[in-house]
Amino acid sequence: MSVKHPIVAVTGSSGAGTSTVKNAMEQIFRRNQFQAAVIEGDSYHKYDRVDMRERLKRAQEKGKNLSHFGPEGNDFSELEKTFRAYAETGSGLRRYYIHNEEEAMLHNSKPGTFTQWSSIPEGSDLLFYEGLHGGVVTSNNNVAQYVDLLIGVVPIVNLEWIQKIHRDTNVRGYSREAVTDTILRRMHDYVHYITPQFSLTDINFQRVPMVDTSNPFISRDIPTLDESMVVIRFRDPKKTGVDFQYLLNMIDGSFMSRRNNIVVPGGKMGFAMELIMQPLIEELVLHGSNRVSVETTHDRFSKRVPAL
Ligand SMILES: Nc1ncnc2c1ncn2[C@@H]1O[C@H](COP(=O)(O)OP(=O)(O)OP(=O)(O)O)[C@@H](O)[C@H]1O
Ligand SMILES: O=C(CO)[C@H](O)[C@H](O)COP(=O)(O)O
Repeated sequence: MSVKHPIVAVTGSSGAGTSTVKNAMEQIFRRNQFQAAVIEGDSYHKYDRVDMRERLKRAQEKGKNLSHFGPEGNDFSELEKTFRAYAETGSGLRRYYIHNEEEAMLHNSKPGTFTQWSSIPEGSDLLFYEGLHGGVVTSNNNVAQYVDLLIGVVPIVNLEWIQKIHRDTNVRGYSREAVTDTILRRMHDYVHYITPQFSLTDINFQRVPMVDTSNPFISRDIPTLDESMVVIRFRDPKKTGVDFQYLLNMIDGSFMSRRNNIVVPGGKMGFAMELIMQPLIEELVLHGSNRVSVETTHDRFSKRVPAL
C-alpha cells in the first residue's frame, strides 16, 4: 500500500527527550530537503494552564483522575482527526501550546495558553508529530493506525525523571518538589496511556545510563551521552528492512543484544538515528512505500489493543 501523505510520529513521556529528537530529525529533513509539517502533541491538551489547574484541583477534591497524560486532559479525537485528514489530503490544522516565555516570543501568545488554529503549510512531504501520544490507542481512539513510522523515545524511567526534573526546574521554573508531585500524580495515566505505545512503535530508542541514577529525585545533572548506552529495538526488523550488519560496521562500539535489538554508545545516538531514520523517511517521502509498517489499517487497529 502506498502512502501519498506519510506521517512520522515520535512519541514519549514528558521529559523523555522527544523535543530533543525532534531537533535531530529536523536536521535530517533539512539535509534531505524534506518539507516536514511539524505538529506538537502538547497542542492537543484540552485545557489551558489556568483552566487545567482549576479542574485538577476540583478533580483531586473529588478523588477523580486528571492529567496531561490521559484522555481527560487531551483531545485524542482531535489528534486522530488531524492525522486522518493529513493522511487523506496532506492538509489540516495545527496550533501550539506555549510553555514558557521563549515559546511565547516565538508564537506571540502567553505562556500557558494555546495559539489559534492555523492551516498546516501546503506542499509538505510529510507530517512530523512530536509529543506524548503519537501512538495512543484507547477504547475510543486509535491515533496509531494513521502513523506510517512510529518512533518511541523511551529512556529508562530513572533517567526520564532526571531529565524531566532538570528541564522543568531549569526551563519551566517549577520547584523540584512540584515536578516530583506531577510525576506521582500522572502515574496511573503513564501506565495506561503512555507506556502501552512503546509496544506498538516500529523503533524504540532507549537511553540507559552507565552511571548511578538510583535516586533520580536528588540527581543534580543529567547523565551525558558518553555516560550512556542506547538500546535500539525494532518491532519487526524484516518489515523495517534494517541492515544490522551495516549498522554494526558503521557504529563503533555497537553490538546486538537480541535479534531485533542493537546497542550503541550514547555518543553515537544521533549518528545511529540518522543512519536508521534517513532511508526510512526517504522511502516514505520519495516512493510512498510504507514498507516500515506494512500492516493495513485493519491490521494496525486489530493489533493496537490497549495493553491494560
Ligand atoms: N539524549 C539526551 N542527552 C542528554 N540530555 C537529554 C537528551 N534528551 C533529552 N535531554 C534533556 O532532557 C530534558 C527533556 O528533554 P526534552 O525537552 O526533549 O523532553 P520532552 O520529551 O520534549 O519533554 P516534554 O514532552 O515534557 O516537552 C532536557 O533538559 C534535555 O536537554
Ligand atoms: O509538558 C507537558 C506534558 O508533558 C505539559 O504540556 C505541561 O506540563 C503543561 O503544563 P504547564 O503549562 O502548566 O506547565
